[in-house]
Amino acid sequence: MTALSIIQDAVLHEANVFIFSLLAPVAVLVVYLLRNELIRYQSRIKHLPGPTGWPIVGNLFQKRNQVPAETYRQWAAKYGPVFQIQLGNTTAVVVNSVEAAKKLFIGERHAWNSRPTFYVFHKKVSKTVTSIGTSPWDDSCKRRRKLAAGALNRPRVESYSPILNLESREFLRDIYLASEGIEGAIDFRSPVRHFALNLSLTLNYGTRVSSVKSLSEDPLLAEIIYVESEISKLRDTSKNYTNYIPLLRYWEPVAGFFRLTANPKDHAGSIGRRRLEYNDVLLNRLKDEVERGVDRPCIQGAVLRDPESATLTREELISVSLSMMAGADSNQPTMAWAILLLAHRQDIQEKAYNAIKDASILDLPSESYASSKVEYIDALTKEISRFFVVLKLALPKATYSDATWGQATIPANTLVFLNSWACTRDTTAFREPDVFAPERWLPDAPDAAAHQYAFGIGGRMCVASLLAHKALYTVFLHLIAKFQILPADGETAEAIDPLAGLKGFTFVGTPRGFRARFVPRDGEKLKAWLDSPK
Ligand code: HEM
Repeated sequence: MTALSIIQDAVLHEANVFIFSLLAPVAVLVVYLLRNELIRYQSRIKHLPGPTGWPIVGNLFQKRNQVPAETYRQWAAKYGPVFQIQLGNTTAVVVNSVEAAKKLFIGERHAWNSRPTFYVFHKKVSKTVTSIGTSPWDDSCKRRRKLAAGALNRPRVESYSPILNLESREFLRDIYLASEGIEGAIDFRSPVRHFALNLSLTLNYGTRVSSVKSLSEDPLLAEIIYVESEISKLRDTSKNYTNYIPLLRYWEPVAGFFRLTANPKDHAGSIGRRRLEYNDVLLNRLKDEVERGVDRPCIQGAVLRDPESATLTREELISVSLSMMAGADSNQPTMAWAILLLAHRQDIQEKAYNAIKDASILDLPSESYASSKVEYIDALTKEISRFFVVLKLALPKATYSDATWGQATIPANTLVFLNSWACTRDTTAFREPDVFAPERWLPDAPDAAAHQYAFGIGGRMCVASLLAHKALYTVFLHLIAKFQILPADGETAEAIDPLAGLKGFTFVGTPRGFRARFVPRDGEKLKAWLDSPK
């Protein structure tokens, strides 16, 4: 063998190694993807229609220019009220009509009563403790839900009236102070956040935040706001693609190593831990107050005093706390939509104000507002929740056992979306559903007995729907009684379009608009009333 041929062999060998090291990962990837497509194909539910999606991602990125709930509503016209989609590797069933929702979630409640587990939320954020709304159905979930429901039943909600009145007045004070000396519109997000957070804190732990300022200055509160907003992002089922595309899970450590991601390492895990820590601080504070008999009436206090709570583990008690705090997430956008709606619809605002006047509410002290019943304000509150339905796909549900729809058998633990948005637009339940009409909810009106869908339906419906409705009623009553609300300069009616007015396509539907002008109806007298609300 000559020296030349030895060199040639060596070069050839190096070239082969080089080509192989390039081709091998590509071949592995191709095999992985082919196998993955087979798995995706096999996981489709037989005899259930649904759109075909793209390879790897399925229906995840179809129609990216609108919220998924609206896409599903449109697809229902083609595939029927109940159809399947594929979000990456996850097969999901979407329920889009009032008739189907009632049949499945009420008629066959047992089979449709669970919640799914997600990779991001359950394996990273909440490994040890999950809130009620993110817990699959089992004995523990049943106990926690029963306890929470007991603390939120009608008599208990009635007993929270003084809290609702106080927080509504404080909301007005925040608006008044923010508007002082300002001619035009103000940013109403901080007062809304203050209201929602105070409501959650007072109702849950009997503690509250004294001023908007302390939202940013008090370290514990700043922590709660930050952690809860991150939790909301990590829970978002329309994002967090790692939930659906397992391949992305291999990418995460690589991205972390090369610092290609904005979030610090183990961000999700650390947010989960921080959530438990702040809840622990609040719960321990309350336990101490309960033992000393100086606690204020609150949900966690009621839970702690309930003999059944002794049967709950520490994790279960924390789970109930987490569930209560999560409610603030839905209150805020509902209030924001309401303010914008009132600003742009002076006709409705005037009707609401006249109804308040006719019910002689203006002569009553603020303390009696929450217990009052002004039918038009009650109807307005229901219509705001229906029309803007902030959780358009409710909270993700799952089948508890095998379930059926027509010829199809839907296996246990299948992800299910209740398309509340589509149900609120279902003409079999609502006349002219795209029209904002509080009148539909007035006693004896044709839609008065319709189910509202803003709080979901069935065995996993919002446990706090009575409370949330009453809180919104009380704050709207105070707001309309004391302020005239006008739109921000240059803002068009698009701001109150439930789809076009959305800020992004996140799971919790928040409006893009956040400014309005608030004019006290009684001028300077409002200040005196706020200090002495008789
Ligand atoms: C405007 C305010 C609110 C809206 C629109 C809302 C809406 C919802 C919806 C749509 C669900 C899922 C229902 C389903 O799957 O069928 C839900 C569940 C839940 N909500 Fe609310 N909610 C609000 C306020 C609250 C508040 C203030 C609390 C706590 C004090 C709360 C506690 C819960 C809990 C614990 C669940 C889980 C129930 C379960 O999985 O069994 N919500 N809520």
